[in-house]
Amino acid sequence: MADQTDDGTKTLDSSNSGESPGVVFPPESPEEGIPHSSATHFNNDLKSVLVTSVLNLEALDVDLYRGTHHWVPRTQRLFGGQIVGQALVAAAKSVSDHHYAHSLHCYFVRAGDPKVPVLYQVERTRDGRSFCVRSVKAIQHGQPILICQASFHMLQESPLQHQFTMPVVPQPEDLLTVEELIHQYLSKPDLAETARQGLNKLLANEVPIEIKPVNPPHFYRHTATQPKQLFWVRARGHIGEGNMKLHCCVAAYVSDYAFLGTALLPYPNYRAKFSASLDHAMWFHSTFRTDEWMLYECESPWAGGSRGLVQGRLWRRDGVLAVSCSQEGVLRVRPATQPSKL
Ligand SMILES: CCCCCC/C=C\CCCCCCCC(=O)SCCNC(=O)CCNC(=O)[C@H](O)C(C)(C)COP(=O)(O)OP(=O)(O)OC[C@H]1O[C@@H](n2cnc3c(N)ncnc32)[C@H](O)[C@@H]1OP(=O)(O)O
Repeated sequence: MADQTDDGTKTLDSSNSGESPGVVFPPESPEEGIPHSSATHFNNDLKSVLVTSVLNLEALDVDLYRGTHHWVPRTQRLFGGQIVGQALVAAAKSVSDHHYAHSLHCYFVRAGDPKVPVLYQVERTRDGRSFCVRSVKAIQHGQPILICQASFHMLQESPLQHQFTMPVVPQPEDLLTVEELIHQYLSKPDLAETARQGLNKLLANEVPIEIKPVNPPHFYRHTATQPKQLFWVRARGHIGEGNMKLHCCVAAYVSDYAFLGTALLPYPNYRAKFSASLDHAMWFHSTFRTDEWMLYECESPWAGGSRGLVQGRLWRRDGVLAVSCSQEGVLRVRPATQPSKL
């Protein structure tokens, strides 16, 4: 896994010069240039590794970028959120400071190979007065691994405005992180050795995201639940306010983690022998900060035919609906009693 340490905050324009009267976008961040070190990137006072490395694409030519990897899941295929986040970075570089991402639609067509970087080729599909559309192809070994369409919109005032209400849940300060929950399990003297090994592997997951489940999962005591879960989530490290394009790219990264698992919650008697996101769509509704806690409300309205559909809403802490997400994934399972071939 390659790790860049350049300051990625300058890679996406953060101008707010496209403001409409009455629409308050946060001002330019004064925190540019905060020092960081790749060795200590999990310290929350330091710049998020998502900004310094993962989303800091290298420009190779006009509308052509190269992205490197930070965290790779145990499946040894690239994390879908990383590819979507990087594709959105590439697309965002080709639109004006006045255009903000409002939606994206992606297909994961091939597994990403963690041994080589990913190239992002941007096609400027359309530039209109209000909307700009971009198509991005993520390429490895000469073949697309992801195709993504992203649309950008200038801020426009409207009297039409509504949203659902955020669920009432405990505040993040009153909940434990996934790591703290795992440590609680590991301290149980009667924990089976296989469970201990599995939990230690989860702990070793250096994913640059922090999660606080509202209803702590029973990592090794499987009980069927509704296909719904709520957790607080934020990027590790400091990102700062003012750069909405960058926060949308980080949200794309964050939104794919632990999302598809929602569809497996009613099936404790089955284990995934192969699961991967097939497509991913997002709609950005409002300003938000991904380095502050956001509530991810996930549900799966349907599963069948070895696939599962998940839908999610990312809420700002103050109850503003920030992002909506949808995804379908392939879910090939085996009975829990049958040993894994992995
Ligand atoms: C509360 C919070 C708790 C937090 C804890 C969370 C902990 C960890 C979370 C980690 C989560 C990270 C993961 C997030 C999701 C992702 O990132 S997924 C990655 C992104 N998506 C992808 O990479 C998908 C890319 N697309 C593809 O790979 C392909 O489109 C496809 C494989 C889906 C296409 O499928 P298919 O057409 O079937 O491909 P083939 O090449 O033909 O076959 C591939 C393998 O599947 C086997 N197969 C095919 N058909 C079947 C079938 N009918 N039944 C069973 N198996 C089948 C085929 O044999 C191949 O297998 P092998 O590779 O040969 O073993």
